Amino acid sequence: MKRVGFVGWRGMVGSVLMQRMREENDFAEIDPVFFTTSQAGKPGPDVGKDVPPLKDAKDIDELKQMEAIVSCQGGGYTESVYGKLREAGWKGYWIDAASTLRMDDDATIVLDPVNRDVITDRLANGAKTFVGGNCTVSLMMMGLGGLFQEDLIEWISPMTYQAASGAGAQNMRELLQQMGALHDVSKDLLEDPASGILEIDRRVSDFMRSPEYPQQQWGAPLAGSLIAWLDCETEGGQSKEEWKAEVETNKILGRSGNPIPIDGICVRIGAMRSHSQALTIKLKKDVPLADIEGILASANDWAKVVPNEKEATMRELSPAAVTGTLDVPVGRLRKLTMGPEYLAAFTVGDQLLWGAAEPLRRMLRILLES
Ligand SMILES: NC(=O)C1=CN([C@@H]2O[C@H](COP(=O)(O)OP(=O)(O)OC[C@H]3O[C@@H](n4cnc5c(N)ncnc54)[C@H](OP(=O)(O)O)[C@@H]3O)[C@@H](O)[C@H]2O)C=CC1
Ligand SMILES: N[C@@H](CC(=O)OP(=O)(O)O)C(=O)O
Repeated sequence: MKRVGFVGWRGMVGSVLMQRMREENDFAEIDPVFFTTSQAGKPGPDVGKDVPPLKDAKDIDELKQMEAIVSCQGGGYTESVYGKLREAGWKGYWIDAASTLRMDDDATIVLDPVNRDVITDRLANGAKTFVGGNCTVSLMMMGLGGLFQEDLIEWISPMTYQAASGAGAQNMRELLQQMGALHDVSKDLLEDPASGILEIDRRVSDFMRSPEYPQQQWGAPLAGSLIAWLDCETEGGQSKEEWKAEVETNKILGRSGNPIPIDGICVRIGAMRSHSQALTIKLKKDVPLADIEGILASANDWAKVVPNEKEATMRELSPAAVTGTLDVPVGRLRKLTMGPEYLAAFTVGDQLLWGAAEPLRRMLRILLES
């Protein structure tokens, strides 16, 4: 397989994918063709080799020439193009970051350090559609990979602390604008050592509730506050982000019956691009903590156990420490007072790397090597 089309490569997820592919020299293995919905005819990106001018991402005949297509363009694009392409008889591999096709029977959710066996099996059965998982789900599974592998989990309740990047580039910008505006409004008081903290707090709080606070993208204050709802509502009162945890995890694991229950509350916080989650895990049996640490650390090359100590936690278990790396630290590991089967854990991961681009890059690699 040589001819690989890329759609959405200049967006946020797509740019991270391009960066990782350049770092890993992936372009040496393929003849890449770059598509766009808005810049057809312009020169393609610099990937270390000649590439043709950008092609129209809505042109089914051009797309049909590809042996594989990687899309980071978003769900709207997938909805408008994927069906037409298949109806036109295209039999190539479709690799997608958007959630649109994830739960389709024909689609496999890819996270190969966790479900390489499922991917191999699906490929052997002729599967052609591979979709990256929801970022929170993928990051939780990378961190807890060992416990899934050993089938030690009875249920999980994740409470998430999700970064701005999950909502897109404009939202990241607005988070910073909110931060700047909060500083601007309190600057004179902050510079005066004699000013009272309650006065500063009152001014900031009044400002956050005022129409001057920038919140066009978020619809609510995020900097200095949080938003306890992500994505749309579902009938049962779950947010759609919360709904994804159980259905996607079990699909990734290839479990058709007897799903592992996974449910919690998803919250947006003012981090830039790394998601965190606090996990309450009910184990199937009482496993000693040292064994759990060993199982987690040895499951894959990226899960890193952080000792449950204050200094190590502050240094290693935060979005500030993790962003831009492929590491998925897991810490705050301890048995909860509810009993020896109840485990607490806290994990952090870059939402644009393992949460979005990296599983797609690795799926392409698997195809190239198979
Ligand atoms: N953001 C995330 O964390 C995650 C996103 N996803 C999926 O990936 C999809 C894409 O997300 P994301 O990367 O955030 O989307 P972006 O909004 O950053 O990019 C999407 C497209 O917008 C077009 N675009 C228009 N103006 C610009 C500009 N100034 N700079 C760059 N691109 C521009 C580009 O298409 P064109 O060249 O055709 O104009 C680009 O491919 C999501 O819809 C979602 O389905 C999945 C997991 C996580
Ligand atoms: N919903 C995620 C980002 C995302 O794109 O998720 P999904 O790929 O499941 O639509 C967030 O806001 O953090």
